[in-house]
Amino acid sequence: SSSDLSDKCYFVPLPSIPPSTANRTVPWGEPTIHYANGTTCCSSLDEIRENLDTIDAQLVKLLSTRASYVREATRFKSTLADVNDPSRNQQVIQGAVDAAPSVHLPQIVAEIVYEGIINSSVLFEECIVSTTPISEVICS
Ligand SMILES: C=C(O[C@@H]1C=C(C(=O)O)C=C[C@H]1O)C(=O)O
Repeated sequence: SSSDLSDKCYFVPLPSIPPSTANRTVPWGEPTIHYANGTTCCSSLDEIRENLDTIDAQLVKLLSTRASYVREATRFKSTLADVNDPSRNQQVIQGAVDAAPSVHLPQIVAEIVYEGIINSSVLFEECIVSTTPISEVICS
């Protein structure tokens, strides 16, 4: 049912959309982004992608700052086995999932993005803690 799909996509009710026929007339529905100045977005896929590019540039900067602290964490780990902390990983992922509804972030996005952030961070730390010469190159 559509409520099952809503659960999967968002974990909260979504506005109703046209039936998933193969040929919806586009753009269907009304713009869903409302700016404070009373205007709305978006009226083209290009306009949407410009906004996504701006946000992605911000995310990359934030990920870089996060990675610098992840690198720092290795200074407090003496062996490769100390790097991965599954209970802390779960705490971080659950924290993101729990915070998601309050900022209207779909919980499935929070969960999967955070799994990716944690998995890549653990690999990055393992790369740093490994003492092979190549790690000098590929962890930087
Ligand atoms: C950064 C750490 O190392 C790993 C990476 C984590 C992260 O990216 O948040 C969390 C736990 C560890 O698996 C840490 O121990 O806090």
